[in-house]
Amino acid sequence: ARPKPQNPRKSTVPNNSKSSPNLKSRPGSGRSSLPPVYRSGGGEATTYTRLPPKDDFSLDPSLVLSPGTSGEIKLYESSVPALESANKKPLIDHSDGGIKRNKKGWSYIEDIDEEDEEFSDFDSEDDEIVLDSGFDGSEEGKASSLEFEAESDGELEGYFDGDEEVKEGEMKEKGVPAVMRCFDRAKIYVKAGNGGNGVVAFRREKYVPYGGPSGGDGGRGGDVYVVVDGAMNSLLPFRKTVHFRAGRGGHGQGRKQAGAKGEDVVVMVAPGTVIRKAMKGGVEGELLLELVHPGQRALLLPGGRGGRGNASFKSGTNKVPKIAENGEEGAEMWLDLELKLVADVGIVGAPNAGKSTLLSAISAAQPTIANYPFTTLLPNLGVVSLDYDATMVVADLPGLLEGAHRGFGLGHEFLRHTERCSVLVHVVDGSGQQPEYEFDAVRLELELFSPELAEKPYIVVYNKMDLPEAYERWNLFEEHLQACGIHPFCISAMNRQGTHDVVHAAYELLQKEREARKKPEEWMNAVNLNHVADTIQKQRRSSMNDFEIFHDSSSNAWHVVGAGIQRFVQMTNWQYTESLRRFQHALEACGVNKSLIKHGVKEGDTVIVGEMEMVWHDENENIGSSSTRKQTTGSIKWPDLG
Ligand SMILES: Nc1nc2c(ncn2[C@@H]2O[C@H](COP(=O)(O)OP(=O)(O)OP(=O)(O)O)[C@@H](O)[C@H]2O)c(=O)[nH]1
Ligand SMILES: [Mg+2]
Repeated sequence: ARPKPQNPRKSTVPNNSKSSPNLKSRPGSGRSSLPPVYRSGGGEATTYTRLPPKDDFSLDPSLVLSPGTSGEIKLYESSVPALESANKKPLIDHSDGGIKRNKKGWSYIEDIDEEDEEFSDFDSEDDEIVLDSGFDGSEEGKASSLEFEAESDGELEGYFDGDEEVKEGEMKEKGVPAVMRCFDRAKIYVKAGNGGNGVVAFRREKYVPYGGPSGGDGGRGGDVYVVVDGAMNSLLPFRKTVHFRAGRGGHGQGRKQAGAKGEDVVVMVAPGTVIRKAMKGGVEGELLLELVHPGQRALLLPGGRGGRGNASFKSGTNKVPKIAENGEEGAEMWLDLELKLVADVGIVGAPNAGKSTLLSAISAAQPTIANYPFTTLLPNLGVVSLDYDATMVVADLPGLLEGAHRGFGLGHEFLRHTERCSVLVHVVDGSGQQPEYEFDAVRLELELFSPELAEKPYIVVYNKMDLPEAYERWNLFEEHLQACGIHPFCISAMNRQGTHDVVHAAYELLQKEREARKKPEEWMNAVNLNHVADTIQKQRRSSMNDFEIFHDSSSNAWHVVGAGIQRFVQMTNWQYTESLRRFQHALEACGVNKSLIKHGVKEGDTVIVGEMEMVWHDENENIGSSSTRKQTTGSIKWPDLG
């Protein structure tokens, strides 16, 4: 039972009696140090190696399995050009839609290339700080205060670059300023800490000749939390910081000392943030969390369990176990964050209608007011108090143009924010050429964007009554609306005339809505915020007997897929020969071998479990084996240590 030099793709040792897959290597493919070749005491052919992450090898199975190429995928080689180009991205000043981009940071936008990101996860760690309380003493303490890596070329997905196909005849949409694109959307990567490894150690003490096994367990990896920070009102901070990694658990040590728990990482989000799994292939990811109330705290990803040290493997039959486990890998995920305002009342209307002026008249908010369209890019919030305990949050939203539902003007950007408002205040510019036409056009936009929005109760406010042209057209406008059963208000937001009535009318509508909605809100509070982590934990505890077998006839590869068994592979530390025996036993016991035979596996076929690739060897009839082969049907489950 000792390491041998690597001997790729050859199982030189004649197989013993067991019908079992034997392991072959795929040199150069490992992202961590490759376990060398081992030979078990029983003489089973044994060359181990780890595969690159599934995504990588599934890209090109021919590379992996065709004999001519010797199945090499050198991750570091393939990723070099990608990384280089990523690093060489020019960080120059140039403007985009009026917003200056600068070197320092957050207004620099590039499309994220997820592939690059993932490569850089393990290939270029230079510019990142990862919490790691692992073995490496030099790292300890250093990183403790720096939780997140500073993303030097903070990239973000250009969600609304306006480069969608524009049909002929249609006006090409102008790019939306970067600030708008990113204040309410973000794409981030979260990873829980890996568990620390268990170790093999034996007690050594004077006068204790046979000190027992004393290798301690690894510590748990750090968790990833999401916390609602009431002081945040945008997702802009995520332009700088995209990766959030919790610390890895400390490795176990001698004298049964367990490793320390990895440091947690906390992702702060603004109230009203909706978290989804990242979009894939244009399809919106699964909704994970809606975080509304400041102070809400959700455990998103639980850290990996620490691997057991050899002290934990001691049993009646094996008093000197030379085996320890790797720590379990922490879960990882790409997430799409979206901020939806939690305003009660949204002020909508065409650009330059006086929405911001109205907000500043009725609340203490001081939004920018200017005589040109699209002054407001980000919604402004103001608290309007009518009375001691009667308040409402009012949002002044960016202007709405005809065609907004197709992305004209600030388009969808704006409309999304209205989704959470209970009541809308529709401001019409009385000084415009045809106020009633403007009113109809904006209403139509709302309806086209979402019928749900159009159904929200609203009041209509005719603004700029202090101007003669507006004053003149008021009667016509009022008649036009009354014909549709709407009773508009007329105000001069600038002079604060008539705004009082508007506030009261809006509040009344809001009260009605609040009453009607009471129940759903209670329901929201009852939602288990930790359900994502719970699901992950549940998967982790899934039985090893739950697996499926897929056959890829082109490469003659058998994929054994199952959370339990894959986790087993991941946590197996192939450094120790006993690990191999344990693994073979596990395959036998949980029925993988049997089921492979049933499906017709043949000599020389490839069997893939998790990151492990093996070669199947048929039972050698000459060696009497039937007696030694157990027909186990029992289930192997992970002990519930987590
Ligand atoms: N005379 C007069 N001017 C007004 C009134 N309300 C707003 N304005 C002017 O109209 C212009 C636009 O006002 P804003 O409040 O910035 O309009 P807005 O609807 O927020 O515009 P965007 O944010 O660009 O969509 C400014 O020059 C205001 O001074 C009013 O009641 N009377
Ligand atoms: Mg404005």
